[in-house]
Amino acid sequence: MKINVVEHPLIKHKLTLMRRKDTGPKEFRELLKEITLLIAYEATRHIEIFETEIETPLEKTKGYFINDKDVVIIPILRAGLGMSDGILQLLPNASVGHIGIYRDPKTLEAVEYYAKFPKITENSIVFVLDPMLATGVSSVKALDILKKNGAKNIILVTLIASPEGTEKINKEHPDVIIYTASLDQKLNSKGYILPGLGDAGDRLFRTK
Ligand SMILES: O=P(O)(O)OC[C@H]1O[C@H](OP(=O)(O)OP(=O)(O)O)[C@H](O)[C@@H]1O
Ligand SMILES: O=c1cc[nH]c(=O)[nH]1
Ligand SMILES: [Mg+2]
Repeated sequence: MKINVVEHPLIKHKLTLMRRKDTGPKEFRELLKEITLLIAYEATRHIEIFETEIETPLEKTKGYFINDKDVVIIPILRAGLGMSDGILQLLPNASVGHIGIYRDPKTLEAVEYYAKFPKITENSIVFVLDPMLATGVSSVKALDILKKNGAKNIILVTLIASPEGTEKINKEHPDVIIYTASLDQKLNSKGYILPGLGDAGDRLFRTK
């Protein structure tokens, strides 16, 4: 199974707070943003840097800047929206597109209802954001759509992944690199991740 689990005491601590059923929407949103920033620290090691010359108060020296102009951030609505501010804090010049997908609760099929992207080229590095990788149908659909629109270098950033969802991505999109804060145990009969944190979208937006 190919997946990068970002191991860090801060991430473990914050994810534990998020999993607790008594954590309210304000704290949940703040924690999701903070953990995304911490995962993104690792996931952004794939972006390009270029050399430049600068002057310190003492002398000229070589420096490095990131090329975040070729970065495209794609949150999967709704829950992925809670991750975009965290990554944009690190990559302020990235462009942002949106894909709206929900998982039909009865059939567990992914239903697309919105897609709007900035220009995506073969040089773009595309970060797809969704806190939950459960059965994997939603992420696979988003990756299919992005590849049809020209994406070649894709990194999927999740908060919690299941073994089943990870296998599905590895099989259907083996070129996609996955970063997560946790690889959880399994799915329940309704396709929810165990132990997980429940329905991320509902907890973010207080819709249940
Ligand atoms: O891996 P999967 O089995 O596809 O499940 C994961 C998807 O389910 C959730 O979205 P949901 O359908 O609840 O939509 P929402 O974000 O609007 O709440 C979650 O945010 C993922 O997009
Ligand atoms: O555990 C899960 C599975 C799908 N979507 C969620 O928000 N949580
Ligand atoms: Mg939801």
